[in-house]
Amino acid sequence: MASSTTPSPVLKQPVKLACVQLASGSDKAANLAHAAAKVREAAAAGAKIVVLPECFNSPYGCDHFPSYAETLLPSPPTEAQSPSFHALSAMARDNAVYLIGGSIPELVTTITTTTEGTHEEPKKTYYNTSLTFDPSGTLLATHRKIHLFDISIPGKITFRESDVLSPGDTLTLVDLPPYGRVAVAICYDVRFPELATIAARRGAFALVYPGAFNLTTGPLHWKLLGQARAVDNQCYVALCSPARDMSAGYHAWGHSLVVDPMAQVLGEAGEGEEVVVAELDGDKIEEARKGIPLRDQRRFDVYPDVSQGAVAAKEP
Ligand SMILES: O=C(O)CCC(=O)C(=O)O
Repeated sequence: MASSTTPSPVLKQPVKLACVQLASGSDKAANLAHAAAKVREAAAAGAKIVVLPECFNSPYGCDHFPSYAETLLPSPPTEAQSPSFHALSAMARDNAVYLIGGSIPELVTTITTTTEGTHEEPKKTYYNTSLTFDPSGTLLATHRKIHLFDISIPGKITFRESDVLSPGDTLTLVDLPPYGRVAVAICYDVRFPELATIAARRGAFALVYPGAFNLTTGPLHWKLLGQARAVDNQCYVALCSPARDMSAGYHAWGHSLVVDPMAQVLGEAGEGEEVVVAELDGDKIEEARKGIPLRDQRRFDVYPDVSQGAVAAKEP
C-alpha cells in the first residue's frame, strides 16, 4: 500500500565503515592483540564503524566452540569470564569507534535442580554471539546467530553448527548516534531475506554480517547475497570475513565487502588480511528509494503474512 509520508533519512550523516578481514590462529590472546592493532588501523583510516569477522578470536569449527567459549552473562562479565568482551570494549574506547565485534562462541551455564531436589546439574548451552560496543566502550547489543549453519553438499562440504550450538531468537537492531540504526546478524543469517527486510523496514541503514563463507559456497553466493540483500532493501550491506588460511581446518572465502543501496560493490578484499573502508552516504539510500520506489509499491494486501513482520526484535 502506498505511504503518503516522506520518511526521514535513515542515515543522518555520512560515515566511514571498515570491514577488518583478519587472520586469526589458535592463540586467543594473540588474536585479540592482533585485532586491536587492525581496529586501530581502520580507525586511522577514518572509520567510525568497524566490523570484525565471525569467530575472530578462534579457529572456526564445531570442535573449537566449547574450548574457546566465554561467559557473557551477567553483563558485564569479569575479565576471567570473557577476555574478549573486555578487549573489544577497549578497542572501541581507545579508538572512539562503534565496534561490531565479529562473533565469539558464548557459553551459558544453567543449573537445573532434579525433581527430587536432590542434586543440581549444570547444563551448558553454546551460542555464536556478536557484541557491539559504542565509542566509550559500553556494550550496546548482543546478537546470537539465529540460523545455524547446517548444510551438506555431497563431496564438497558438510557442516552442522547445531551439533554444538543453539540458535538465538531475536533480530538485532542497534542505534549508532548520530548516524542511525544498523542491523547485526551473523553469516548464514544473510541467506534469510525475511530477517533483512524486517530490519530495513524498521529503519536500518546498513545490514552488517560478520561471516565466514567457505571455498564452496563463497564463490557461488557470498557477493551475490550481499548484493541481493542490498538491492532488496535499498540499504548498505557489509560482509566481514576472516582472511583465508589454507593450513586451518576451515578455509574461509575472504572477500569482505561493502555494497551500496544500488548493489554496487564499494570495496572488496582479496583472500588475505585487508581492511576495506567505504563511505556510506544517506543520500544514496534516499536516491535509490526515490528512483525505484519499492517501499511505496509493496502489495502487502497480496502477501499479508510477510507484512506482519512476526519476528521478535530487540528494539534499541
Ligand atoms: O551459508 C554459507 O554458505 C556459509 C555459512 C557459514 O559459513 C556460517 O554460517 O558460518
